[in-house]
Amino acid sequence: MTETDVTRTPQAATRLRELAFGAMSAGALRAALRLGLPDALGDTSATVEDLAREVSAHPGALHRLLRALACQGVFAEEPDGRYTHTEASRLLRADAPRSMRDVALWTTEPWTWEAWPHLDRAVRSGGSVFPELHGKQFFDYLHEDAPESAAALDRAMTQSSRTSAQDVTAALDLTGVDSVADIGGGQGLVLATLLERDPTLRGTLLDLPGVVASADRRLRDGGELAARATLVGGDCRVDIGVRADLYIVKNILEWDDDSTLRTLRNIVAAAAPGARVAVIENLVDETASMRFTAAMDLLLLLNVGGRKHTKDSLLTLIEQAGLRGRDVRAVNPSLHMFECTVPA
Ligand SMILES: C[S@@+](CC[C@H](N)C(=O)[O-])C[C@H]1O[C@@H](n2cnc3c(N)ncnc32)[C@H](O)[C@@H]1O
Repeated sequence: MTETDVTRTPQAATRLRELAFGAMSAGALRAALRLGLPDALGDTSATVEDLAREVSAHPGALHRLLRALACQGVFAEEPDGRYTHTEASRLLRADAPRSMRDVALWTTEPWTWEAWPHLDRAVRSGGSVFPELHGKQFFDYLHEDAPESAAALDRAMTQSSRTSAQDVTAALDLTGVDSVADIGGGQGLVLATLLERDPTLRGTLLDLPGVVASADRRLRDGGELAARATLVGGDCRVDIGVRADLYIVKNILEWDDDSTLRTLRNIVAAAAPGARVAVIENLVDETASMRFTAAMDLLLLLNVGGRKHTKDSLLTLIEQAGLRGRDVRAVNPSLHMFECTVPA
């Protein structure tokens, strides 16, 4: 393509310039959160000077940050130069009902800035860049070397589960189910929601030891659901020594296929014949938010050598692991549930 071709397509050139500055968008979002801007700005508009005082920032530099964010629809500048919230910036407030604060912080954690420049290497090799960059696997790095990022992940997972927990628990059929096990269940929000919904249900939360240590207060000793909850710290790829009528596997089969197969086979080995398994995932081919899922898919390649699945690729692994059942249905616009059973 010649230079002339580019000048004939200014929209394409502009779009490419904006894309190449994508790191600025993520960095500006993170800066706003770390400065506490979304929480500092209330229901009414504020001057840049007032906001700068509130968040201890340089007024001129803060104005530049706000202008860049406003170009993306995050905050808006009024004709008199005051700034106000938009729908998007309001979602960054800690007290917003469906707050995206922790999710945005997690997606822009320091490790992501180290990993993205190596995406070409990951695309060549088809695997994670973590062993080469840090000499260890992603979750080992997170828990051993970056505890702040590990805590940010747990908060983000709980936050995004908060928005989907009601949809997931409403979609799960608990007929004939006395016990449920959430494998890789994070801090246990989905499990706690289920136990609250059904007062006779017992539940087990299995996740990495550092994660269950900070499980939902309701599930921990002294919590109102603790008598019906068991917390297990472990590695689901190594062993799942938990018997349950229903296993939930939500947003964890996103790593390499070997880990996915090992996890599903460990469930088959632990479960009684006829036990049910609900695999819940964002699919890369059946989604209303392709830009997000495709981006997440690449982040998973970088950090765990994993991927977001298509419906067929996940069904193939489910079958290879020895599970039965092909009923796949939407739980909400971004999540699908694969309902499976452990064969006799
Ligand atoms: C994307 S989060 C999903 C959490 C939760 N299921 C949800 O939907 O909110 C992935 C979870 O898998 C857990 N995890 C990662 N490796 C694991 C392993 N080897 N064994 C058990 N859990 C693991 C992480 O700690 C994290 O809580």
